Amino acid sequence: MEATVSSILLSLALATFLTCAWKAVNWVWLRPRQLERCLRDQGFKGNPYRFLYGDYKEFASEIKEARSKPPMESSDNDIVPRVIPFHQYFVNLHGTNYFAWLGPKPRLNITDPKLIKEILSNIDVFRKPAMNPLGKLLLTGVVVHEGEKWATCRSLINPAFHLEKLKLMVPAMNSSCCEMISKWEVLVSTKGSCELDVWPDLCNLTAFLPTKANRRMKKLYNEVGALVRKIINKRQLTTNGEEGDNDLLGILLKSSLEATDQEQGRKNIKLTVEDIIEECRLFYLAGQETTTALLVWTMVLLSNHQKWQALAREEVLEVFGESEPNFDGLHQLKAVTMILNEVMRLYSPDALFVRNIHKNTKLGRFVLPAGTEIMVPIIVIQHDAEAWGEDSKYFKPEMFSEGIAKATDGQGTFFPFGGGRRICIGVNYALVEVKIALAMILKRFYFELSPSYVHAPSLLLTVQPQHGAHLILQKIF
Ligand code: HEM
Repeated sequence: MEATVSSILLSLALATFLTCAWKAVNWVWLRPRQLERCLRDQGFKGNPYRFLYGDYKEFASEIKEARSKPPMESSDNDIVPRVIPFHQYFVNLHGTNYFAWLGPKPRLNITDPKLIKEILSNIDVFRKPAMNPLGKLLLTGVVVHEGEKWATCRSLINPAFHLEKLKLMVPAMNSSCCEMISKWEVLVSTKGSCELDVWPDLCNLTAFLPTKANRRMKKLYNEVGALVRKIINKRQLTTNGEEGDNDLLGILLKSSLEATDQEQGRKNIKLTVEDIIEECRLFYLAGQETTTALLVWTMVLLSNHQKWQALAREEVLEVFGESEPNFDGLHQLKAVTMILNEVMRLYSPDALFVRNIHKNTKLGRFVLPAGTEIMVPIIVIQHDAEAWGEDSKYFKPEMFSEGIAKATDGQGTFFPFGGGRRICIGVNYALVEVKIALAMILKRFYFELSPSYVHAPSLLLTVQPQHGAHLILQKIF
Protein backbone atom coordinates (compact mmCIF):
# COMPACT_ATOMS: atom_id res chain seq x y z
CA MET A 1 0.00 0.00 0.00
CA GLU A 2 2.81 2.36 1.06
CA ALA A 3 4.70 1.46 -2.08
CA THR A 4 1.65 2.35 -4.21
CA VAL A 5 1.26 5.79 -2.54
CA SER A 6 4.90 6.62 -3.01
CA SER A 7 4.88 5.48 -6.63
CA ILE A 8 1.78 7.65 -7.27
CA LEU A 9 3.54 10.62 -5.63
CA LEU A 10 6.67 9.92 -7.64
CA SER A 11 4.68 9.74 -10.88
CA LEU A 12 2.93 12.99 -10.02
CA ALA A 13 6.24 14.70 -9.27
CA LEU A 14 7.69 13.35 -12.50
CA ALA A 15 4.66 14.50 -14.52
CA THR A 16 4.88 18.00 -12.96
CA PHE A 17 8.59 18.14 -13.65
CA LEU A 18 8.13 17.04 -17.26
CA THR A 19 5.31 19.54 -17.84
CA CYS A 20 7.40 22.40 -16.44
CA ALA A 21 10.45 21.26 -18.41
CA TRP A 22 8.36 21.06 -21.59
CA LYS A 23 6.94 24.55 -21.02
CA ALA A 24 10.42 25.94 -20.41
CA VAL A 25 11.85 24.30 -23.53
CA ASN A 26 8.88 25.50 -25.54
CA TRP A 27 9.28 29.07 -24.21
CA VAL A 28 13.01 29.43 -24.76
CA TRP A 29 13.50 27.31 -27.86
CA LEU A 30 10.64 25.64 -29.74
CA ARG A 31 8.18 28.56 -29.83
CA PRO A 32 10.77 31.19 -30.85
CA ARG A 33 11.93 28.90 -33.69
CA GLN A 34 8.31 28.47 -34.82
CA LEU A 35 7.72 32.24 -34.70
CA GLU A 36 10.91 32.82 -36.65
CA ARG A 37 9.85 30.45 -39.45
CA CYS A 38 6.43 32.04 -39.62
CA LEU A 39 7.85 35.58 -39.87
CA ARG A 40 10.51 34.65 -42.43
CA ASP A 41 7.86 32.91 -44.58
CA GLN A 42 6.05 36.26 -44.79
CA GLY A 43 9.14 38.20 -45.86
CA PHE A 44 10.33 39.61 -42.54
CA LYS A 45 14.07 39.45 -41.90
CA GLY A 46 16.12 39.32 -38.74
CA ASN A 47 19.00 37.62 -36.94
CA PRO A 48 18.58 33.89 -36.31
CA TYR A 49 17.17 33.29 -32.82
CA ARG A 50 19.88 32.80 -30.20
CA PHE A 51 19.04 30.85 -27.07
CA LEU A 52 17.32 32.96 -24.40
CA TYR A 53 19.27 36.19 -25.07
CA GLY A 54 18.18 36.80 -28.65
CA ASP A 55 19.51 40.20 -29.72
CA TYR A 56 19.92 41.69 -26.22
CA LYS A 57 23.68 42.05 -26.70
CA GLU A 58 23.16 44.07 -29.89
CA PHE A 59 20.51 46.29 -28.26
CA ALA A 60 22.75 46.98 -25.28
CA SER A 61 25.90 47.67 -27.26
CA GLU A 62 24.12 49.96 -29.77
CA ILE A 63 22.56 52.00 -26.96
CA LYS A 64 25.86 52.21 -25.08
CA GLU A 65 27.73 53.25 -28.23
CA ALA A 66 25.16 55.94 -29.08
CA ARG A 67 25.43 57.47 -25.62
CA SER A 68 29.19 57.69 -25.86
CA LYS A 69 29.25 59.12 -29.41
CA PRO A 70 30.73 62.61 -29.90
CA PRO A 71 28.05 65.33 -29.89
CA MET A 72 26.18 66.31 -33.05
CA GLU A 73 26.22 69.69 -34.76
CA SER A 74 23.66 71.78 -32.88
CA SER A 75 21.74 72.45 -36.12
CA ASP A 76 21.55 68.73 -36.99
CA ASN A 77 18.11 67.22 -36.43
CA ASP A 78 18.99 63.78 -37.82
CA ILE A 79 18.58 62.29 -34.36
CA VAL A 80 17.08 58.85 -35.09
CA PRO A 81 20.45 57.01 -35.13
CA ARG A 82 21.21 58.50 -31.74
CA VAL A 83 17.80 58.16 -30.12
CA ILE A 84 16.94 54.61 -31.25
CA PRO A 85 20.33 53.36 -32.47
CA PHE A 86 19.25 49.71 -32.47
CA HIS A 87 16.66 50.58 -35.15
CA GLN A 88 19.34 51.90 -37.48
CA TYR A 89 21.49 48.85 -36.77
CA PHE A 90 18.74 46.39 -37.71
CA VAL A 91 17.62 48.41 -40.75
CA ASN A 92 21.22 48.39 -42.02
CA LEU A 93 21.37 44.63 -41.62
CA HIS A 94 17.90 43.55 -42.72
CA GLY A 95 15.99 46.47 -44.26
CA THR A 96 12.86 48.11 -42.81
CA ASN A 97 10.82 44.88 -42.61
CA TYR A 98 12.94 43.58 -39.78
CA PHE A 99 12.33 41.76 -36.54
CA ALA A 100 14.65 41.84 -33.53
CA TRP A 101 14.76 39.41 -30.60
CA LEU A 102 14.00 40.69 -27.14
CA GLY A 103 15.01 37.48 -25.48
CA PRO A 104 12.71 34.76 -26.86
CA LYS A 105 10.19 37.34 -28.19
CA PRO A 106 10.49 38.72 -31.74
CA ARG A 107 9.65 42.43 -32.10
CA LEU A 108 8.54 43.57 -35.56
CA ASN A 109 9.27 47.01 -36.91
CA ILE A 110 6.12 48.50 -38.49
CA THR A 111 6.38 51.83 -40.29
CA ASP A 112 3.61 51.66 -42.90
CA PRO A 113 1.06 54.34 -41.87
CA LYS A 114 -1.85 52.21 -43.14
CA LEU A 115 -0.82 49.33 -40.89
CA ILE A 116 -0.27 51.72 -37.99
CA LYS A 117 -3.79 53.03 -38.42
CA GLU A 118 -5.05 49.45 -38.26
CA ILE A 119 -3.03 48.81 -35.10
CA LEU A 120 -4.29 51.96 -33.38
CA SER A 121 -7.91 51.34 -34.27
CA ASN A 122 -8.05 47.73 -32.99
CA ILE A 123 -7.19 48.19 -29.35
CA ASP A 124 -8.63 44.86 -28.22
CA VAL A 125 -6.39 42.96 -30.59
CA PHE A 126 -3.21 45.06 -30.49
CA ARG A 127 -2.70 45.38 -26.74
CA LYS A 128 -0.06 47.00 -24.61
CA PRO A 129 2.63 44.47 -23.64
CA ALA A 130 2.40 43.04 -20.13
CA MET A 131 4.62 44.95 -17.73
CA ASN A 132 7.47 43.26 -15.92
CA PRO A 133 7.62 43.90 -12.13
CA LEU A 134 10.09 46.78 -12.56
CA GLY A 135 7.89 48.38 -15.22
CA LYS A 136 4.87 48.05 -12.91
CA LEU A 137 6.75 50.07 -10.31
CA LEU A 138 7.20 52.85 -12.84
CA LEU A 139 3.93 52.83 -14.74
CA THR A 140 0.49 51.77 -13.61
CA GLY A 141 -3.06 52.97 -14.23
CA VAL A 142 -4.92 53.69 -17.43
CA VAL A 143 -1.78 53.56 -19.56
CA VAL A 144 -1.31 49.83 -18.92
CA HIS A 145 -4.85 48.57 -18.27
CA GLU A 146 -6.72 46.64 -20.96
CA GLY A 147 -10.34 45.80 -21.81
CA GLU A 148 -13.11 46.64 -19.38
CA LYS A 149 -10.76 48.01 -16.72
CA TRP A 150 -9.14 50.39 -19.22
CA ALA A 151 -12.51 51.55 -20.61
CA THR A 152 -13.82 52.23 -17.09
CA CYS A 153 -10.74 54.12 -15.93
CA ARG A 154 -10.49 56.12 -19.13
CA SER A 155 -14.14 57.19 -19.03
CA LEU A 156 -13.85 58.18 -15.39
CA ILE A 157 -10.69 60.19 -15.87
CA ASN A 158 -11.51 61.79 -19.23
CA PRO A 159 -13.65 64.61 -17.77
CA ALA A 160 -10.64 65.86 -15.79
CA PHE A 161 -9.08 66.81 -19.12
CA HIS A 162 -12.10 68.56 -20.66
CA LEU A 163 -11.43 72.06 -21.88
CA GLU A 164 -13.52 73.74 -19.16
CA LYS A 165 -11.41 71.97 -16.50
CA LEU A 166 -8.19 72.95 -18.25
CA LYS A 167 -9.37 76.54 -18.18
CA LEU A 168 -9.46 76.32 -14.36
CA MET A 169 -5.87 75.17 -14.30
CA VAL A 170 -4.48 78.16 -16.20
CA PRO A 171 -3.90 80.40 -13.14
CA ALA A 172 -2.06 77.57 -11.38
CA MET A 173 0.08 76.98 -14.49
CA ASN A 174 0.80 80.72 -14.71
CA SER A 175 1.89 80.85 -11.11
CA SER A 176 4.28 77.85 -11.34
CA CYS A 177 5.76 79.46 -14.41
CA CYS A 178 6.15 82.79 -12.58
CA GLU A 179 8.34 81.07 -9.98
CA MET A 180 10.75 79.88 -12.64
CA ILE A 181 10.70 83.21 -14.49
CA SER A 182 11.42 85.11 -11.24
CA LYS A 183 14.40 82.85 -10.61
CA TRP A 184 15.71 83.51 -14.14
CA GLU A 185 15.07 87.25 -13.74
CA VAL A 186 17.26 87.32 -10.64
CA LEU A 187 20.00 85.47 -12.54
CA VAL A 188 20.01 87.94 -15.44
CA SER A 189 19.51 91.03 -13.25
CA THR A 190 23.17 91.94 -12.74
CA LYS A 191 24.56 91.65 -16.27
CA GLY A 192 21.31 91.69 -18.26
CA SER A 193 22.07 88.15 -19.41
CA CYS A 194 23.19 84.80 -18.03
CA GLU A 195 24.23 81.31 -19.07
CA LEU A 196 22.00 78.59 -17.67
CA ASP A 197 21.12 74.91 -18.08
CA VAL A 198 17.34 75.33 -18.43
CA TRP A 199 16.63 71.57 -18.36
CA PRO A 200 16.38 71.10 -14.55
CA ASP A 201 14.19 74.21 -14.18
CA LEU A 202 11.84 73.05 -16.94
CA CYS A 203 11.61 69.64 -15.23
CA ASN A 204 10.53 71.34 -12.01
CA LEU A 205 8.08 73.57 -13.84
CA THR A 206 6.10 70.77 -15.42
CA ALA A 207 5.99 68.71 -12.23
CA PHE A 208 2.53 68.86 -10.68
CA LEU A 209 4.01 69.76 -7.35
CA PRO A 210 5.75 73.09 -7.53
CA THR A 211 7.96 71.92 -4.69
CA LYS A 212 11.25 70.47 -5.87
CA ALA A 213 10.57 67.66 -8.33
CA ASN A 214 12.06 64.63 -6.76
CA ARG A 215 13.40 62.29 -9.34
CA ARG A 216 13.93 59.37 -7.02
CA MET A 217 10.94 57.16 -7.71
CA LYS A 218 10.23 55.88 -4.24
CA LYS A 219 10.17 59.30 -2.64
CA LEU A 220 8.19 60.71 -5.53
CA TYR A 221 5.60 57.96 -5.30
CA ASN A 222 5.25 58.38 -1.57
CA GLU A 223 4.88 62.14 -1.93
CA VAL A 224 2.19 61.94 -4.58
CA GLY A 225 0.43 59.06 -2.83
CA ALA A 226 0.41 60.82 0.54
CA LEU A 227 -0.84 64.03 -0.99
CA VAL A 228 -3.68 62.34 -2.85
CA ARG A 229 -4.68 60.41 0.26
CA LYS A 230 -4.71 63.61 2.29
CA ILE A 231 -6.92 65.34 -0.24
CA ILE A 232 -9.32 62.42 -0.52
CA ASN A 233 -9.59 62.00 3.23
CA LYS A 234 -10.23 65.63 3.97
CA ARG A 235 -12.12 66.34 0.73
CA GLN A 236 -10.35 69.69 0.90
CA LEU A 237 -10.48 70.33 -2.79
CA THR A 238 -10.38 73.75 -4.30
CA THR A 239 -10.96 74.70 -7.89
CA ASN A 240 -8.54 77.57 -7.99
CA GLY A 241 -5.29 76.10 -6.74
CA GLU A 242 -5.45 77.78 -3.34
CA GLU A 243 -4.19 74.60 -1.73
CA GLY A 244 -0.63 75.79 -2.24
CA ASP A 245 1.72 72.97 -3.07
CA ASN A 246 -0.92 70.70 -4.61
CA ASP A 247 -2.52 73.04 -7.09
CA LEU A 248 -2.40 71.27 -10.44
CA LEU A 249 -2.61 67.84 -8.92
CA GLY A 250 -5.45 68.94 -6.66
CA ILE A 251 -7.47 70.28 -9.57
CA LEU A 252 -6.90 67.19 -11.66
CA LEU A 253 -7.83 65.03 -8.73
CA LYS A 254 -10.94 66.98 -7.92
CA SER A 255 -12.18 66.61 -11.48
CA SER A 256 -11.43 62.89 -11.42
CA LEU A 257 -13.30 62.47 -8.15
CA GLU A 258 -16.29 64.48 -9.32
CA ALA A 259 -16.42 62.46 -12.50
CA THR A 260 -15.96 59.29 -10.49
CA ASP A 261 -18.83 60.20 -8.18
CA GLN A 262 -21.17 60.90 -11.11
CA GLU A 263 -20.16 57.88 -13.16
CA GLN A 264 -20.26 55.58 -10.18
CA GLY A 265 -23.83 56.63 -9.58
CA ARG A 266 -24.74 55.88 -13.15
CA LYS A 267 -22.82 52.73 -13.93
CA ASN A 268 -22.30 51.23 -10.52
CA ILE A 269 -18.56 51.21 -11.16
CA LYS A 270 -16.09 51.57 -8.35
CA LEU A 271 -12.67 53.15 -8.50
CA THR A 272 -10.83 52.68 -5.23
CA VAL A 273 -8.66 55.30 -3.53
CA GLU A 274 -5.65 53.23 -4.60
CA ASP A 275 -6.87 53.33 -8.24
CA ILE A 276 -7.05 57.12 -8.10
CA ILE A 277 -3.61 57.37 -6.51
CA GLU A 278 -2.28 55.17 -9.32
CA GLU A 279 -3.77 57.48 -11.93
CA CYS A 280 -2.37 60.61 -10.29
CA ARG A 281 1.10 59.07 -10.10
CA LEU A 282 0.75 58.14 -13.75
CA PHE A 283 -0.23 61.69 -14.72
CA TYR A 284 2.79 62.91 -12.83
CA LEU A 285 5.17 60.61 -14.71
CA ALA A 286 3.55 60.50 -18.15
CA GLY A 287 2.85 64.21 -18.11
CA GLN A 288 6.01 65.58 -16.61
CA GLU A 289 8.62 63.77 -18.69
CA THR A 290 6.93 64.35 -22.04
CA THR A 291 5.92 67.97 -21.53
CA THR A 292 9.40 68.90 -20.30
CA ALA A 293 10.91 67.24 -23.36
CA LEU A 294 8.65 69.24 -25.67
CA LEU A 295 9.47 72.50 -23.91
CA VAL A 296 13.21 72.00 -23.83
CA TRP A 297 13.50 71.07 -27.54
CA THR A 298 11.32 74.03 -28.41
CA MET A 299 13.77 76.32 -26.63
CA VAL A 300 16.75 74.65 -28.31
CA LEU A 301 15.22 74.84 -31.80
CA LEU A 302 14.06 78.44 -31.34
CA SER A 303 17.63 79.27 -30.24
CA ASN A 304 18.83 77.84 -33.54
CA HIS A 305 16.09 79.58 -35.53
CA GLN A 306 16.02 83.16 -34.31
CA LYS A 307 13.60 84.19 -37.08
CA TRP A 308 10.96 81.84 -35.66
CA GLN A 309 11.74 82.94 -32.13
CA ALA A 310 11.12 86.57 -33.12
CA LEU A 311 7.92 85.64 -34.94
CA ALA A 312 6.58 83.69 -31.97
CA ARG A 313 7.45 86.54 -29.57
CA GLU A 314 5.72 89.07 -31.82
CA GLU A 315 2.59 86.91 -31.88
CA VAL A 316 2.58 86.42 -28.10
CA LEU A 317 2.92 90.17 -27.52
CA GLU A 318 0.17 90.89 -30.04
CA VAL A 319 -2.24 88.43 -28.38
CA PHE A 320 -1.49 89.01 -24.69
CA GLY A 321 0.16 92.45 -24.59
CA GLU A 322 1.15 93.25 -21.00
CA SER A 323 -1.15 90.63 -19.46
CA GLU A 324 -0.27 87.08 -18.48
CA PRO A 325 -1.40 84.34 -20.91
CA ASN A 326 -5.07 83.39 -20.67
CA PHE A 327 -6.93 80.36 -21.97
CA ASP A 328 -8.85 82.07 -24.78
CA GLY A 329 -5.77 83.82 -26.14
CA LEU A 330 -3.94 80.51 -26.48
CA HIS A 331 -6.16 79.58 -29.44
CA GLN A 332 -4.94 82.62 -31.34
CA LEU A 333 -1.29 81.51 -31.20
CA LYS A 334 -0.93 80.26 -34.78
CA ALA A 335 2.87 80.55 -35.20
CA VAL A 336 3.45 79.02 -31.76
CA THR A 337 1.21 76.06 -32.66
CA MET A 338 3.08 75.54 -35.95
CA ILE A 339 6.39 75.64 -34.08
CA LEU A 340 5.24 73.11 -31.46
CA ASN A 341 4.00 70.71 -34.12
CA GLU A 342 7.31 70.91 -35.93
CA VAL A 343 9.27 70.37 -32.69
CA MET A 344 7.12 67.30 -31.94
CA ARG A 345 7.68 66.02 -35.48
CA LEU A 346 11.47 66.22 -35.25
CA TYR A 347 11.92 65.58 -31.51
CA SER A 348 8.88 63.44 -30.72
CA PRO A 349 8.98 63.17 -26.89
CA ASP A 350 7.77 59.55 -27.11
CA ALA A 351 10.04 58.05 -29.74
CA LEU A 352 8.12 54.79 -30.15
CA PHE A 353 5.34 52.60 -28.82
CA VAL A 354 4.93 48.85 -28.58
CA ARG A 355 2.01 46.41 -28.90
CA ASN A 356 1.64 42.73 -28.15
CA ILE A 357 0.04 40.10 -30.39
CA HIS A 358 -1.77 37.72 -28.06
CA LYS A 359 -3.52 35.60 -30.72
CA ASN A 360 -2.79 34.98 -34.41
CA THR A 361 -3.78 38.28 -35.99
CA LYS A 362 -4.21 39.67 -39.48
CA LEU A 363 -2.41 42.94 -40.18
CA GLY A 364 -2.62 44.14 -43.79
CA ARG A 365 -1.40 41.20 -45.88
CA PHE A 366 0.38 39.57 -42.95
CA VAL A 367 -0.82 37.07 -40.37
CA LEU A 368 1.16 37.75 -37.23
CA PRO A 369 1.60 34.83 -34.84
CA ALA A 370 0.66 35.07 -31.15
CA GLY A 371 3.70 35.89 -29.04
CA THR A 372 5.07 38.52 -31.42
CA GLU A 373 5.48 42.18 -30.47
CA ILE A 374 5.13 45.19 -32.72
CA MET A 375 7.24 48.34 -32.47
CA VAL A 376 5.95 51.56 -34.06
CA PRO A 377 8.87 54.00 -34.19
CA ILE A 378 6.94 57.31 -34.21
CA ILE A 379 10.08 59.37 -34.69
CA VAL A 380 11.24 57.36 -37.73
CA ILE A 381 7.96 57.94 -39.56
CA GLN A 382 7.98 61.63 -38.67
CA HIS A 383 11.51 61.94 -40.16
CA ASP A 384 10.78 59.91 -43.27
CA ALA A 385 11.91 61.61 -46.48
CA GLU A 386 9.22 59.90 -48.56
CA ALA A 387 6.48 61.31 -46.34
CA TRP A 388 8.04 64.71 -45.51
CA GLY A 389 10.29 65.46 -48.49
CA GLU A 390 14.05 65.46 -49.04
CA ASP A 391 14.48 68.20 -46.44
CA SER A 392 12.55 66.17 -43.83
CA LYS A 393 15.28 66.73 -41.21
CA TYR A 394 15.06 70.53 -41.45
CA PHE A 395 13.05 72.66 -39.06
CA LYS A 396 10.14 73.94 -41.19
CA PRO A 397 7.16 75.04 -39.06
CA GLU A 398 5.61 76.56 -42.16
CA MET A 399 4.60 73.03 -43.21
CA PHE A 400 1.93 73.21 -40.50
CA SER A 401 0.55 76.60 -41.58
CA GLU A 402 -2.72 75.01 -42.70
CA GLY A 403 -2.96 72.43 -39.94
CA ILE A 404 -1.87 68.85 -39.44
CA ALA A 405 -4.21 67.19 -41.96
CA LYS A 406 -2.89 69.41 -44.76
CA ALA A 407 0.75 68.96 -43.68
CA THR A 408 0.41 65.18 -43.78
CA ASP A 409 -1.98 65.00 -46.71
CA GLY A 410 -4.16 62.91 -44.41
CA GLN A 411 -1.59 60.08 -44.56
CA GLY A 412 -1.28 59.59 -40.80
CA THR A 413 2.45 60.31 -40.72
CA PHE A 414 2.30 62.62 -37.68
CA PHE A 415 1.19 61.13 -34.36
CA PRO A 416 3.32 62.37 -31.45
CA PHE A 417 0.38 61.68 -29.11
CA GLY A 418 -0.39 58.22 -30.50
CA GLY A 419 -3.85 57.71 -31.98
CA GLY A 420 -7.16 55.88 -31.95
CA ARG A 421 -9.07 55.40 -28.70
CA ARG A 422 -5.83 55.13 -26.71
CA ILE A 423 -4.58 58.51 -27.87
CA CYS A 424 -2.79 60.46 -25.12
CA ILE A 425 -5.33 61.58 -22.54
CA GLY A 426 -3.19 64.62 -21.70
CA VAL A 427 -2.85 66.05 -25.22
CA ASN A 428 -4.81 69.26 -24.51
CA TYR A 429 -3.34 69.61 -21.04
CA ALA A 430 0.21 69.34 -22.41
CA LEU A 431 -0.37 71.87 -25.18
CA VAL A 432 -1.99 74.40 -22.84
CA GLU A 433 0.86 74.03 -20.35
CA VAL A 434 3.62 74.33 -22.95
CA LYS A 435 1.99 77.31 -24.67
CA ILE A 436 1.64 79.17 -21.37
CA ALA A 437 5.22 78.49 -20.37
CA LEU A 438 6.58 79.39 -23.79
CA ALA A 439 4.53 82.59 -23.98
CA MET A 440 5.78 83.71 -20.57
CA ILE A 441 9.40 82.94 -21.45
CA LEU A 442 9.20 84.65 -24.86
CA LYS A 443 7.73 87.78 -23.31
CA ARG A 444 10.62 88.20 -20.88
CA PHE A 445 13.75 86.73 -22.48
CA TYR A 446 15.66 86.42 -25.73
CA PHE A 447 17.49 83.12 -25.77
CA GLU A 448 20.28 81.50 -27.77
CA LEU A 449 22.50 78.41 -27.48
CA SER A 450 25.45 78.82 -25.16
CA PRO A 451 28.89 77.84 -26.54
CA SER A 452 28.85 75.16 -23.81
CA TYR A 453 25.65 73.55 -25.20
CA VAL A 454 26.31 69.97 -26.31
CA HIS A 455 23.77 68.59 -28.80
CA ALA A 456 23.19 64.97 -27.81
CA PRO A 457 19.53 63.94 -27.85
CA SER A 458 19.08 60.54 -26.25
CA LEU A 459 16.23 58.28 -25.19
CA LEU A 460 15.56 57.89 -21.49
CA LEU A 461 11.82 57.24 -21.22
CA THR A 462 11.50 60.32 -23.46
CA VAL A 463 13.83 62.07 -25.92
CA GLN A 464 16.02 64.21 -23.66
CA PRO A 465 19.15 66.35 -23.94
CA GLN A 466 21.85 64.01 -22.60
CA HIS A 467 24.08 66.85 -21.38
CA GLY A 468 21.39 69.38 -20.45
CA ALA A 469 20.29 72.50 -22.34
CA HIS A 470 22.76 75.32 -21.77
CA LEU A 471 21.32 78.55 -23.11
CA ILE A 472 22.13 82.23 -22.80
CA LEU A 473 19.12 84.16 -21.55
CA GLN A 474 18.91 87.87 -22.12
CA LYS A 475 16.36 90.03 -20.36
CA ILE A 476 13.88 91.95 -22.52
CA PHE A 477 13.42 95.41 -21.09
C1 HEM B 1 4.02 66.65 -25.09
C2 HEM B 1 3.46 65.90 -24.16
C3 HEM B 1 2.99 64.48 -24.35
C4 HEM B 1 3.27 63.57 -25.34
C5 HEM B 1 4.13 63.76 -26.59
C6 HEM B 1 2.55 62.34 -25.02
C7 HEM B 1 2.57 61.20 -25.81
C8 HEM B 1 1.78 60.10 -25.56
C9 HEM B 1 1.68 58.96 -26.44
C10 HEM B 1 2.44 58.76 -27.75
C11 HEM B 1 0.79 58.09 -25.90
C12 HEM B 1 0.31 56.76 -26.50
C13 HEM B 1 1.19 55.64 -26.09
C14 HEM B 1 0.76 54.33 -26.69
O1 HEM B 1 -0.17 54.29 -27.51
O2 HEM B 1 1.37 53.31 -26.34
C15 HEM B 1 0.33 58.67 -24.65
C16 HEM B 1 -0.58 58.07 -23.79
C17 HEM B 1 -0.91 58.60 -22.56
N1 HEM B 1 -0.56 59.83 -22.05
FE1 HEM B 1 0.58 61.21 -22.96
N2 HEM B 1 1.88 62.53 -23.84
C18 HEM B 1 2.10 63.81 -23.39
C19 HEM B 1 1.58 64.41 -22.26
C20 HEM B 1 0.77 63.80 -21.34
C21 HEM B 1 0.23 64.42 -20.15
C22 HEM B 1 0.45 65.89 -19.76
C23 HEM B 1 -0.48 63.46 -19.48
C24 HEM B 1 -1.26 63.54 -18.20
C25 HEM B 1 -1.33 64.56 -17.42
C26 HEM B 1 -0.41 62.24 -20.28
C27 HEM B 1 -1.03 61.05 -19.95
C28 HEM B 1 -1.12 59.97 -20.80
C29 HEM B 1 -1.89 58.76 -20.48
C30 HEM B 1 -2.66 58.51 -19.19
C31 HEM B 1 -1.76 57.92 -21.59
C32 HEM B 1 -2.39 56.53 -21.75
C33 HEM B 1 -3.74 56.67 -22.41
C34 HEM B 1 -4.44 55.32 -22.62
O3 HEM B 1 -3.75 54.30 -22.76
O4 HEM B 1 -5.68 55.33 -22.67
N3 HEM B 1 0.36 62.49 -21.40
N4 HEM B 1 0.95 59.89 -24.48
